[in-house]
Amino acid sequence: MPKVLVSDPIDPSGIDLLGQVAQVDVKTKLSPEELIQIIPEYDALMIRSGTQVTEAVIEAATQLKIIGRAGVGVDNVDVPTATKKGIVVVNSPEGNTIAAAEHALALMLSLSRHIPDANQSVKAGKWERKKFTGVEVYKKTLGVVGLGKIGSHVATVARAMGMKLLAYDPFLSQERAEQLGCRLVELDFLFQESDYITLHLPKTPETQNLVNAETLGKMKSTARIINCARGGIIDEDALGKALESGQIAAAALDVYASEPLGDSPLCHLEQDIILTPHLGASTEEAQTNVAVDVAEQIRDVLLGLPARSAVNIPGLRPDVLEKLKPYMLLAETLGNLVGQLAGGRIESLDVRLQGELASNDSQPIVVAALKGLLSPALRERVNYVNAGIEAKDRGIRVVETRDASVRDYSGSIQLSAKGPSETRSVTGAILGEDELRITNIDDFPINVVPTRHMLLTVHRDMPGIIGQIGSQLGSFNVNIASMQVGRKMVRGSAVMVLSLDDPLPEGVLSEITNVEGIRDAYIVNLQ
Ligand SMILES: NC(=O)c1ccc[n+]([C@@H]2O[C@H](COP(=O)([O-])OP(=O)(O)OC[C@H]3O[C@@H](n4cnc5c(N)ncnc54)[C@H](O)[C@@H]3O)[C@@H](O)[C@H]2O)c1
Ligand SMILES: O=C(O)[C@H](O)COP(=O)(O)O
Repeated sequence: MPKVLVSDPIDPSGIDLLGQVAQVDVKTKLSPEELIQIIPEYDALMIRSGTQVTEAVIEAATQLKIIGRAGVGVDNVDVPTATKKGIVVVNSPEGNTIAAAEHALALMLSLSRHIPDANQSVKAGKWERKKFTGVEVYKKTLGVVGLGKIGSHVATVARAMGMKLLAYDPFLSQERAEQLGCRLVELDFLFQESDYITLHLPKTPETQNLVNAETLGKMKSTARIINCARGGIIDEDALGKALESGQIAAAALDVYASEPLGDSPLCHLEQDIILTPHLGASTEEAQTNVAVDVAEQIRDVLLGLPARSAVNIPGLRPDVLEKLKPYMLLAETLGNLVGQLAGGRIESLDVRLQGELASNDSQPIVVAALKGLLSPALRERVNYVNAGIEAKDRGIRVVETRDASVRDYSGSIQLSAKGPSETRSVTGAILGEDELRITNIDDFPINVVPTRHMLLTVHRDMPGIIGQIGSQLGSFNVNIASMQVGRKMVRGSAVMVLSLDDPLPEGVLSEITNVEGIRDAYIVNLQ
């Protein structure tokens, strides 16, 4: 049974689900050293934002197949190292969207009406109605920085509360912003004009300290800023100074450059500031959503199935994935075949998507073809996650071609692998729902089911040759399951593909290549 380590508090619904297919160990509050020590035992790791999955952890994780982040942000995971090692990293991109958006809105309203301070004051026996006079958000301008899933929900609710909306998101179309009732503007303008600013963008090298002394200096003295996205997007020192000097009116933070926050100067400010301990995703609903979403993906990957929200392999909608699955298997099989025919040192791979496949997302098919191509050399070290990188590291150039014209099959894939001296090509198609067929080898038409043990010859089309091969195999006690010959002209060149019940013993290949008329012979293992 595979073993899963859960190293952060995860909702029991996810743990129960994983318990059906794996041994699940819940060990939270591990030190980095403890994690490195035990990680070699595990096939999967399930985390939230509390566990730092560093390069050292990943290097020590000799069995690990998947890291599941029960939440959105994967900035606590060294994704490039995981990718290089072929470890899938998955998250739950939508499970906590509403929770995080509602937390940002709650902080905006709390800032406007001084709710945390008023609460403390009453509990201290005071009745300070004048001191806690607030402001309305109605007709105020909200600037949303990052109009993705969470930012969009915040914008929708804020609009319903009568707020005017500005947005800054360099990757968003004007049309989408307009649908949400937002005016897309430059960042400087948003900082100058907004009464409230809410951050909903990822933390990247570009967004680190995006809110700094200069940007804070552009804000109105009555403006309030909320960060429910990631710590480090706001420069905390600069924020403290802007609050102390009255440059801005108030701030609410849920996330910090370093967590837990500890005894930060922010905790001792006299001014309006609300601090929550990274609670954006902490609702019962969100925790169930993310735990189940990620547990299902861990289960699928452990069972050898693709994950729906992998961050380091192309993500596909489940319906699209369902349709592409047989073609991915076909591409992998053809890649494996053409790799075995071409031998090593492949310079380029041309992936040609034909017929109805020409209009599909080609990336998963290309990745599958590369996985197949490299698997004779790299075996289980290559997978959907690292096939692209491994091919690039080996200098294999990938060319994609699309041809929508339909041939004998509604959709087919042709792979051509160019080596130093020759190019080998194979084509395949799917019959019915999911039956794989090899339909061409080096332009010789055939119709062959890929099998575990195969013998392939290129020979002169002449009488007696098939019989001689049959006798040779018989003399080595190898049983032939099926045989196909493909030729372009009578008595010209031909290919013969034999499916065998048994692996070919040593020495057979040289006997076969000695048969008159045989130009080349290959042992091919597919599946
Ligand atoms: N506080 C919490 O507990 C909590 C919970 C969930 C998510 N989050 C964080 O909230 C943030 C948003 O999450 P999401 O699910 O909406 O992500 P998302 O990917 O749906 O949206 C992010 C948006 O930011 C935009 N963006 C990227 N770079 C930008 C830049 N330089 N300037 C402006 N916009 C930029 C993107 O185009 C995208 O539209 C993430 O940082 C996530 O980690 C925090
Ligand atoms: O990225 C996220 O999903 C949030 O920051 C939530 O983090 P958490 O799972 O540690 O609450």
